[in-house]
Amino acid sequence: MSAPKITDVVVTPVAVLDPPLLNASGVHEPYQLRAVIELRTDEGVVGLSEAYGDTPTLNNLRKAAPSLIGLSVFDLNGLTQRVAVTLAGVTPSTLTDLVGKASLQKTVGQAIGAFEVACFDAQGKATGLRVCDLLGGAVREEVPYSAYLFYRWAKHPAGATGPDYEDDDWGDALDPAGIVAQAQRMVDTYGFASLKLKGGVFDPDAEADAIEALRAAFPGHPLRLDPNANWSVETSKRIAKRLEGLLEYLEDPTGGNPGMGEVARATSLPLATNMCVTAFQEIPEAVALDSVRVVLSDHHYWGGFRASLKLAGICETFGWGLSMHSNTHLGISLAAMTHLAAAVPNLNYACDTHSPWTREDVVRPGALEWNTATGSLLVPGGAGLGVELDYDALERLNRQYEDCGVRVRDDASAMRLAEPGWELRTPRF
Ligand SMILES: O=C([O-])C(=O)C[C@H](O)[C@@H](O)C(=O)[O-]
Ligand SMILES: [Mg+2]
Repeated sequence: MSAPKITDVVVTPVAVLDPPLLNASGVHEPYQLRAVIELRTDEGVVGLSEAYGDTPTLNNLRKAAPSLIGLSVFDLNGLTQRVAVTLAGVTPSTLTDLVGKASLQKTVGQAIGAFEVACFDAQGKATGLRVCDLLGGAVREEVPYSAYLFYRWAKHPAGATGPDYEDDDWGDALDPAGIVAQAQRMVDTYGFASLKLKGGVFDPDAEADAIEALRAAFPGHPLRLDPNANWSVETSKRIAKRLEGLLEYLEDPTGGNPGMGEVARATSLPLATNMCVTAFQEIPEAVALDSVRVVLSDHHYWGGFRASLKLAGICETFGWGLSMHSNTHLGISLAAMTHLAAAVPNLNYACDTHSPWTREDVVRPGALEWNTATGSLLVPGGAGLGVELDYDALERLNRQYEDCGVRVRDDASAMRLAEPGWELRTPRF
C-alpha cells in the first residue's frame, strides 16, 4: 500500500454570498469566509479540506503548513504534534462567540482538524476507501439533517452589500408566520424532520410563540430552539417551563456551565450546547454541574475526526446525547460532516447544516445528494470525502474574497448598519 507524503499545502480563502440571517450577535454579513485546503503529495493524490476563512485562522493555517512537508498522510499523531508545536504560542481566536470562548486548545484544534480532514481525504484517495470506512465503517448510509430556521431580513442593510451582490428569494421572516413559511419551504425542498429555530434575537416570549406556531403547523416534527446564551438564568427558566413538552432540546439558553446547570435543574427539557462544552477541558465542569444533556460536536474546532470520535466516546460514557453543530460551510465540509456522522453510532440527533442558505460552492455538483423524503444526505460514494474541487469556482470565489473586503466575521457591525445604536449585550433578555 502506498503512503503518500505531503509535498505542498495550499490554503485558498474564498468568500461566498450569505443572506442577512439574524442571531444573538447581530446579523450575517453579505459574505461568509471559508478556506479551502489542498494537501498535495508525492504520489499525485490531493487531500481536500475546508476551514474558517477569517484572518486569524488563515494565519494559523499558513504558519503550521510548512511543518507538514514530508509527513505521511497516515501519520496523524505526527500531524497533531507538529501543528501543536508550531502554534504553541499563538493568540487564541474564535470565529464567533456563538461557538463559545476562544482557547488555545480550540485554536490549535481548528488547525489540526483542518489538516487532518485533508489527510483522511488523501488516505481515502490512496486506498480507494471512503472516509467513513477509514473512521470505523458507516453505521448509516444516509445522515439526517435538521432545518436551520433563522429570523431574517429580505435584504442586507444599505451599505453592507459588496460587488455583484444579489439578494436571495427567501424574503423576510420576522414573526411566527414567517418562520412557519420558511420551515415549510425547507421541509418541502429537503424533507427535514427536525426543525431548529435560531433564537436570541427577539423577545423570548415572541420566540416561544414561534415554537408554538411550528408545533401547530408541524405536529410530528422534533423542534429545537437556540438563543445562543442570550437569556438570563431567570428568563431561561421561565421560557423553558413554557416550552416543556414542545422541544427535543433547548440549546444554550444561557451562558456558562453554572447557569446552564441552574436552568437544567429547573426544567425537564434536555439542554444542549455548542457554547459551554466546546473543548475537552470544559467537560469536567459540565459533568460536575450536570449542565447539559446533549453536546453538538463540530470537527472544525474540536480538533478533527479523531477528536470527534473521542468526544463521542465521552458522551456515551456520561449518557449525553450527541448532535452536530454547523457554521456557514461549503460542500467539502458538508461531505466531511456527513462521513463523520455516518461513522458515529451514538450520533442520535439530526445534524445542523447551513446548506440551504448557501448559494455558491467550490465542489463539482453531483456528489452530494439529498434524500428529500427524509432530509438526509446520502454518504458520498467516491474515495476519500467523495467530492471534487471545481477549480474555476475556487478561482472565482477567491477573487470574490479579494474584492469583498470582509476579513473577519463581524455580525455586530453589520447590525449597526441597520440600527446605529445597537450594542452587543450578553444576555440581552
Ligand atoms: O448553533 C449555533 O450556535 C450556531 O450555529 C452558531 C452560528 O454561528 C449561527 O448562529 C449563525 O450562523 O449565525
Ligand atoms: Mg447553537
